Amino acid sequence: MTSAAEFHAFGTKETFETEAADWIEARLEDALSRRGKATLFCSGGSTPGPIYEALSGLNLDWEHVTIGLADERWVDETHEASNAALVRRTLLKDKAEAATFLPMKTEDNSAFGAEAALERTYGEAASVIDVLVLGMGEDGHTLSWFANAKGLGAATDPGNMLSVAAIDAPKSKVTGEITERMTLTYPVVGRARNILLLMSGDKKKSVFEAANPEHPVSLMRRAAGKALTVFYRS
Ligand SMILES: O=C(O)[C@H](O)[C@@H](O)[C@H](O)[C@H](O)COP(=O)(O)O
Repeated sequence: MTSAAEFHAFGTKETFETEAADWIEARLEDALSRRGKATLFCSGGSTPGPIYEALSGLNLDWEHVTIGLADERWVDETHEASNAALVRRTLLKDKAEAATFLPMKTEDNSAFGAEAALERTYGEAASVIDVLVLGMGEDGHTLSWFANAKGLGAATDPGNMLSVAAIDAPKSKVTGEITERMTLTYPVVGRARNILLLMSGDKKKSVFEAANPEHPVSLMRRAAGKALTVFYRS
């Protein structure tokens, strides 16, 4: 049974983005005041960019914030599909430039076999994430948990001891040319303190609500539990 997530609907792109940045800021400030440090893990896609831009100018104690990725297409940062490049372009500038950034892409040609090396940096940082920002595709994928993907079983295994898992998704309009990815695993999502799922468009809302229990977004909801908040705009 997936728990009922907190669901906020917004009428305009502007309020959606402003409220999302405020939501993230409040939880990072709470983590910083309680523990003197905070972790923010970001998704790629087209939705979060303006929200990252808004965060970058905030007066947070960024020196004590570690920024990671929820997932990454297995490409170098020079590639237009790179999530690391998106985060560097939109978030790691202005005041937020002082934050520590942990990219996912390693020198390995394939994500498969790179998990153990990446675990050396991601294992500690992703042990308990303060704020995890997720999106969802119209196919119902979130993180890089794509239905029928190679590696999805390990990525969504509640008993996976690793924080990261390699994925090779079935090629689709959503994946584009880059089907090989790295993603955070189910236990990492399960330990995250605050998860914000950003969803735009009615199609995504109906996919989210109708997803069967074994669909990737339902698996995420099960892992996230009460830590999940959904921000939706039509
Ligand atoms: O690497 C990725 O593609 C993202 O992390 C992915 O999970 C994204 O969140 C969804 O595809 C939604 O993307 P939009 O924001 O474009 O709807």
